[in-house]
Amino acid sequence: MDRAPLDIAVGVLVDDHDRLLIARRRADTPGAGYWEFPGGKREPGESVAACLSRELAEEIGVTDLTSRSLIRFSHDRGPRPVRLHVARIDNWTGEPAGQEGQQVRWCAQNDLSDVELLPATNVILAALNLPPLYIITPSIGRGRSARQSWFDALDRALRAHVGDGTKAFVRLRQPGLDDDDYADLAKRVLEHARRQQARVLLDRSVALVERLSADGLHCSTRRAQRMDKRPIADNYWFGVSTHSADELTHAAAINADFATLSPVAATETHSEARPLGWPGFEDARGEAALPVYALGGMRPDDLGAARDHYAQGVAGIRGFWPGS
Ligand SMILES: Nc1nc2c([nH]c(=O)n2[C@H]2C[C@H](O)[C@@H](COP(=O)(O)OP(=O)(O)OP(=O)(O)O)O2)c(=O)[nH]1
Repeated sequence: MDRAPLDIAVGVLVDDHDRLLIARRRADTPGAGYWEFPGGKREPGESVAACLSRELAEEIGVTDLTSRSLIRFSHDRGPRPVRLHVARIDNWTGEPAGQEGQQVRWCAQNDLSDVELLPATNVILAALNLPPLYIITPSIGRGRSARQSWFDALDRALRAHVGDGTKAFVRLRQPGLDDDDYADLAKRVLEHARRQQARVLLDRSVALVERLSADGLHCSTRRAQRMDKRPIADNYWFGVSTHSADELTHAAAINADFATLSPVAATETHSEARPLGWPGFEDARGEAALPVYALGGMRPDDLGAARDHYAQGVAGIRGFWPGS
């Protein structure tokens, strides 16, 4: 039996109330009864964009799509291996309706948990909700004025990096602090972040994330390698730092919501590591089933290049932190 993945174009229509259009798979198809985002198989010689336009016209009767690529990934959690090319669609012509007798409905993201979705839909939802920029904090100084300027820079970074209508996203990285000092700092950082509606991931214990109601956990690859499942509930974000295709595969296998992949370029933080370059990034990123941020020597204006190489966005310390 041929197990090469089928290329599938998938469209996530988002309306003015941030609801998503979902369609129910018909009784005569594999995965019958499950809900999915509209889309279908690419025909021989067809481009992904042409496939998306054709499938959405055929299935839900909409045309003139304004779309942006969200994520490309492979999985074999369904009836056969597929490579999904997922696009977000914010504008179209026509009122979406099932053209093939299938049920179609708008659903708020909070209500999706009540719906039986195709496996791997969580990957698409992560790509939809993760912002383009991931800020990693530099070390905080010891003196009072150093701390004050660190917090000033944090506030400015949070304000500056609210992009694409998504909230700023920060990892509190402080390898030099012991756990108590880290916890005290995390508490204050969360107070600042809440004012800006920013999201903060901590990199110590799950218990600390839960106790402070932070937004999630970020783990080193070494820590992730010791896990056989995600260490934190699905309602928190869970990210992993990776440096290779194998590490990404493991991060996806333990259901990480996203990963960073580094170093794309040379960095001061890890000057000994050999840069991947963009081709190396794309190669290692491959079709892993999770959104991946490009990290290492990145600046916010590398976002376009990152997206061209199938990244969710760019992450970094310098270049994302005012004054550094
Ligand atoms: N449309 C869609 N398909 C998905 C999603 N997630 C996912 O794993 N798939 C899988 C399920 C199927 O194996 C495959 C889509 O194939 P399909 O059979 O619906 O394609 P099609 O519309 O061209 O089908 P048909 O004309 O042959 O009935 O992709 C998703 O969110 N949307």
